[in-house]
Parts: sequence; C-alpha cells; structure tokens
Amino acid sequence: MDIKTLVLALALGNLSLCAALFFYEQERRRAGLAPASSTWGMAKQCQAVAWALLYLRGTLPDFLTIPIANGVLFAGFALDASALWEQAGRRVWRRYLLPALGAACGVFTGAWLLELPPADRIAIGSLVIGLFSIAGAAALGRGWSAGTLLRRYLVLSSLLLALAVMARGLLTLLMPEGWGWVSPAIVQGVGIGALYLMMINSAFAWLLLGREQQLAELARLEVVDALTDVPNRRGFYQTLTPWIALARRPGMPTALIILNLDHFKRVNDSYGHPVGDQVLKAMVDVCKKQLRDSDLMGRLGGAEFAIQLPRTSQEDALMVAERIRNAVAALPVKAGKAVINMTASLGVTTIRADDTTISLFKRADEALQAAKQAGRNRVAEAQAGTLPA
Ligand SMILES: Nc1nc2c(ncn2[C@@H]2O[C@H](COP(=O)(O)OP(=O)(O)OP(=O)(O)O)[C@@H](O)[C@H]2O)c(=O)[nH]1
Repeated sequence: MDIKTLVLALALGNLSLCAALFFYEQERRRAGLAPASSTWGMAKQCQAVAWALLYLRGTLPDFLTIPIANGVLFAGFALDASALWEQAGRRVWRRYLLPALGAACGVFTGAWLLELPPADRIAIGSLVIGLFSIAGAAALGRGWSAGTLLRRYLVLSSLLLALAVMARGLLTLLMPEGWGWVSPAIVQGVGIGALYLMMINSAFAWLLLGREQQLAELARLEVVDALTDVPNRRGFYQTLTPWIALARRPGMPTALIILNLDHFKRVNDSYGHPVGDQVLKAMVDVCKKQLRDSDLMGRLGGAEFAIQLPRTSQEDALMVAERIRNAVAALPVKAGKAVINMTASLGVTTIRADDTTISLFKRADEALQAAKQAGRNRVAEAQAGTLPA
C-alpha cells in the first residue's frame, strides 16, 4: 500500500470511528445516560480532519495541509492522551497537555515559517505524536501491578508504536539516504503503518477498557449499595463471616448493631423519594462519624443498617449504639428547603460461639423490635445467652 493510500485509510478509519461514536452516543442519550467520553470523540474528530487535510496535500493551499493539518493532528493525539487520563480519574491534562500542545504547534509552525527542510518537520511531528502517545500509555499504565493483562498489553503496544513513530522521525532527520537495505520509503512506511496501528489500538482500548470498567462496576454493585456506598446485605455478610469464625475463640468478641430509622416511610410520603434518599445518605455519614476505622457499616435494605464492631464487648457496643442514637437525633437533615428531624432504633448483640449468620441477625433483630416496641428512638440489647466459649 502506498503512503497516500495509508493516509486516506487513516482519514476514513477515524471518520468511521466518529460515526460509530455518534450513533453510540445517540443510543446513550435516548436511554437517558451521560455521554461516554466526549474527549475521545473530539480526539477522533481532530484526527479524521487532520488526515483528510494531509491527504489533500497539493490540492489545498500549503498552510492548510502543513501547519494547520499537523496542529489538528497534534490536538487529536493530545486529546487521546487526555481521554486516557480522564479514564484513570485524573483530569491533569488541562494543566500539562494543553500547554504542551500549544508549544508543539508553535515549534512546528515556526519550522514551517522558517522554511526548514521537510525532514525537520517530520522529526518534530513524529516526536510530538510519540510523546503524546507515551503520555497516554502512562495513564494506561497507572496501577500496573494490579492491572489486567489487557491493560498491560495496551500499555506495551502503545509504547512500542510510539517508539516506532519517533524512530521514523529521527531516522528521516539523521539518515535521509537510509541505511543499508532500510530505505527512506521503508522508514516512512513503518512510521505511517505505526500510526495506522495506533488508530486501531486506540479504538480497541476505548471499547475494551470501557467494558472492563463496566464489568468492574457491576461486580462492585453486587456487594456495595449504590445509594449510600456502604456494603449491601451480601457484602456485609461476606465481611462478617470471618468474625463469626473468630468469635469461637476466647477473648475475641465482635458486636453487631442493627439500626432502623424511625417512621422513615413518613419522610418519603411527605417529601418524596429523592429527599428520602438524601436522608439515608446523610444518616450513613452521621453514623460513620461515630465509628472506629475497624468498624463497618452496611445497608441491609430500606432504612435498615447493620454495623459490625470487631473486638468490642456488648457493653462497649451499647455505648457506641447510644452515641449513634444521640447523633442521629441531634442532627437534623437539610434536604432542599426541608429540615428533617430523624430518630433511630437500635438493637445490639455480640457474636456467640454457636452463632450462624441467621441466629445472629435473628437475635439482633429481636433486640431492634424490642426498641421499636418500647417507643422508638432507643437502644435495646439482645437477651443474655451462651457467652463466647
Ligand atoms: N427513599 C428511599 N426509601 C426507601 C428505600 N428503600 C426502602 N425505602 C422505603 O423505606 C421505608 C421503610 O419503612 P419501614 O422501615 O418498613 O418502616 P418505617 O416507616 O421506617 O417505620 P418504623 O420502622 O416502624 O419506625 C418504606 O417506605 C420503603 O418504601 C430507598 O432506597 N430510598
């Protein structure tokens, strides 16, 4: 394939990615979801326009097909790197990549205005694209040790392609006549071929990493409550299991508190479900402030929460429960214009040697019901039974 055809393939390839992204975003909008990645979309648009301009070299005026086309191409690669940094949760690109893009465009345009030989411009362009790609690979490589094989492959292949592009620029500058059988045409072909593979790599990275993120989020939501961001019933049971096993050993008491907000239904009925949600979130924050780092709060469902307190006796757990009850009653929740006073009822017990999850929660729940029946806004402890062996 000659170079001109490869450049056309790059323009059409990026255009096709833009079209695919457009239809994907339409579907998301129709489903009421936020846009997936506008930065990545802008990167592909810039690259499609830039390659189209480069393809039209000789047909359009030089200022369009040399400084403008390359500037837009650099922007495309800077935005590619930015999208990866955004995906990594760091929006530093504004601080580093945009000034770098400005400098790159300035140097390239300067070289064109000074009428430096094309080899100098190729070297500058290749270095700029290579460095932006390395910046993107650095974002992908964050958390390498915990990263998936897919992520590691993408890091290594991106680095390799970036090096190939940069090598092309340097060889064009330093060995314009080629070296042995490595003719200038081969060097150029390898450089443009690497750019083509970069386009494919970037599309797969976006697609597969997005899917990987979605799967990780689904796995997280199996054990975490989406509203309050604390473990849900399943997640809470999972973390409690080792403590049930440990409670069979002497001197290792673990306490369990079950908390239920009083008359929470009235909040929903009077102020609406969204305000009810806000109250639930605020309550979790209030309770967490009363806990140690080793304690864990989970949401069992509705307005019912559980708290595990490792290495805590029943007496100490009763004190903690009382502290939580006070804190909930003392802090009205502000939701919009409403100020809502809440109270909570709490049941307290400790894990016993012969406990299963069912017997433990049954006992804690009986204590909670006793607190509700005694008038709410109070703490009740489970009836004494067998002590840990
Ligand atoms: N806003 C909101 N409400 C929820 C959610 N999940 C469950 N609920 C509501 O929480 C309420 C739970 O009420 P209950 O705990 O059964 O009873 P209560 O009104 O709090 O009264 P007592 O427990 O008897 O003091 C129900 O009205 C549910 O519809 C949620 O995620 N958000």
